[in-house]
Amino acid sequence: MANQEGLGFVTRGLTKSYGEGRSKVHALRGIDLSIPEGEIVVMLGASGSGKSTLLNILGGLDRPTSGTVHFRDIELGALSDRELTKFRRDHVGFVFQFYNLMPSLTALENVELVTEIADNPMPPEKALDLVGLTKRLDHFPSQLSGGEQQRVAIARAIAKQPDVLFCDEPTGALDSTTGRSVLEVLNHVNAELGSTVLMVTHAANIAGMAHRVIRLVDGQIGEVQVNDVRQTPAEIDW
Ligand SMILES: Nc1ncnc2c1ncn2[C@@H]1O[C@H](COP(=O)(O)OP(=O)(O)OP(=O)(O)O)[C@@H](O)[C@H]1O
Repeated sequence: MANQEGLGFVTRGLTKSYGEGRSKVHALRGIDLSIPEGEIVVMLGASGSGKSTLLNILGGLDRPTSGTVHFRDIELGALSDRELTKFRRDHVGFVFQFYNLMPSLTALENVELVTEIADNPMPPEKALDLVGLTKRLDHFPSQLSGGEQQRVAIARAIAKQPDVLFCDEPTGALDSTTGRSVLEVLNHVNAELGSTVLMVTHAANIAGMAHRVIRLVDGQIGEVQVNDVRQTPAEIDW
């Protein structure tokens, strides 16, 4: 069954277990969630509560043990591995805590790695412009600050114009000023491209900039909060 108009992800009864027998871990224990398109969604929760597991399943990097995930009219569980790879290529971008850039390539070349194989990419220069790095195109990662490297990683993720941008602790390795500039970029990408931004973080203060905040407790949804008034990254207390 396709999702209602305007809904990006819908999950029903999602569970994920790792291992067997006495060492079995129930990472997700029945997640029912609806995520509208175009929102910034922040996922909070204690260490081990299942945030990364949920993000990886929504992003098609991993499969649930039971339950369903729809993205629009696509049921991810019905896709073969090959189709799941295509789903990731066509619809999602990923940004991780440690930027995973190719050290031997410049900022521009790191972004080109993606634009060369994407169906409908923006020019790599535009992606780097959107993250404020027009003057750093020819720099190698070792010549860039942590925040700048993360912005290259974001440029790489958005260059293929994904419907959803998944970010796992995108500011985890950054000081507050640099972290804030990365959040500004994510805000900008959400506003300019309309991409849904799904962000996992330990930093509860970041929740202020989200449209929607999902709190995970021990593999279950503890609370979903919708923010009528959102903070700008500049207003967030660190
Ligand atoms: N590949 C795996 N094999 C076994 N257990 C795993 C695996 N991945 C995650 N887990 C377990 O599943 C639970 C949820 O992990 P997950 O990484 O999703 O939590 P998290 O909320 O993202 O934690 P953190 O904030 O520390 O990154 C944890 O108990 C973790 O130890």
